[in-house]
Amino acid sequence: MTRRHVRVVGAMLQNEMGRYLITQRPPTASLPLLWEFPGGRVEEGEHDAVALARELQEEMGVRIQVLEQVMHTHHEYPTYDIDFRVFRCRLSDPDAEIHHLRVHDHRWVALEEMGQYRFPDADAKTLARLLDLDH
Ligand SMILES: Nc1nc2c([nH]c(=O)n2[C@H]2C[C@H](O)[C@@H](COP(=O)(O)OP(=O)(O)OP(=O)(O)O)O2)c(=O)[nH]1
Repeated sequence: MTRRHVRVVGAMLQNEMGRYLITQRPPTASLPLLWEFPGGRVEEGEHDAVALARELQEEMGVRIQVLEQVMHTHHEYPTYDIDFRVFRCRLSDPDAEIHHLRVHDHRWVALEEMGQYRFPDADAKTLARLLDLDH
């Protein structure tokens, strides 16, 4: 059987305090209750930036501007592979309320606190890059 390949985009969103937005996956999703960079799957024929803006609207009811790509990695999960790209983003309205439409929870997290949250394995490279940027 051929493995499933999934294209995934995630948002790196920083607030004016320098904290990053992370969201918690629902208890019923795959990788339940893990924390991640908000985003999701890119649909067939969809542009990454369009997919990312759509996902944040669907998951949290916020509008974003998608800026440059900061990371690209591949990761093999037991039953599928992901091609994962992270883009630096900006909230269109920095005071916008974050709704938990399809996320279980959210946090604005300082870099030194990231280690307290459990992320999917595919996020190791992004987290390392983030900590690197800090030095
Ligand atoms: N958004 C996001 N997904 C991640 C991260 N790290 C990571 O391994 N993933 C994986 C988890 C999932 O297998 C996949 C994203 O798919 P998803 O199920 O959240 O996507 P979706 O919202 O489009 O969900 P669905 O419509 O397919 O149910 O990427 C991350 O930091 N952010």
